[in-house]
Amino acid sequence: MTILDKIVEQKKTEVEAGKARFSYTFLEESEYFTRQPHSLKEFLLNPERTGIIAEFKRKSPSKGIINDQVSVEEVTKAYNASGASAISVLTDRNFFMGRKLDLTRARNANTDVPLLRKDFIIDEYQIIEAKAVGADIILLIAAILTPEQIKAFSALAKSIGLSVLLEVHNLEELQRSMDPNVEVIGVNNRNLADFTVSVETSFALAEHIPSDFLKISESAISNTNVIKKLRSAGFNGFLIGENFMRQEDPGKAMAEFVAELRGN
Ligand SMILES: O=C(O)c1ccccc1NCC(=O)[C@H](O)[C@H](O)COP(=O)(O)O
Repeated sequence: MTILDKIVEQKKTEVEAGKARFSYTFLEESEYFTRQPHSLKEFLLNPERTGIIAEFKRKSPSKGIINDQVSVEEVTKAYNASGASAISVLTDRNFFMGRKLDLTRARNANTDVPLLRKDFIIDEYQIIEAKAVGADIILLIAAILTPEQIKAFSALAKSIGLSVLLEVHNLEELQRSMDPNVEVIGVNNRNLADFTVSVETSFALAEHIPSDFLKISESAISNTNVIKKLRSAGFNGFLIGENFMRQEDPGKAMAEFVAELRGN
């Protein structure tokens, strides 16, 4: 059983517990449910932003504790001030030490930037929940979903105004998952089954992603030269977690990274 299998098993239990505790009606009555979500595509194409999707991640299965000493409000505000095109907040508790409340706290601290609910979505309930806690974007991971689920989940997300980041790791996942309700495709450089990382995964898949999708490169991005090369290969966005979160002050780490990227 891979770590991804274990995460999915845990999610099934978590989703059933969530449904028993909070009904769809309860979620739809959340104060965040009526807000108009920000569009990931618009923010990625805004030249005043950096293309960076900066991630708030305390812990991961591959690295253990990364940083559990920082405040979600302070870090996400600093990411936003440095020009993040979106902010990713892990909401998985068991494997990443995240909480749905982290996303809501990030939302209250930042009204003017899209927030990605970074979790393992296997059920429509989690999409409604994402909007109810203040998210603008959901992640759909092709490795754990059928093409039918991707179609249904992306249609539901679109119907309630949420953007979808569809994540793939290889050509087979890409070819079976592309859907017209998806505007942005992320190539994860981390193999979620065995944790190996290689940015070459992004370069290899870039040419296979049709030009009507925006492209994001995800994971293991730790220097500005890689971003420049990824931009040349057609990538519009770059999801960065550990490189910032590993530092005592992740917001300052992003500010320094962006200054270098902009050539200051
Ligand atoms: O990060 C992990 O160990 C991991 C394990 C199993 C499933 C997902 C996992 N990570 C999710 C991500 O892909 C990253 O959090 C994200 O792309 C940022 O990556 P990084 O910049 O390398 O922290």
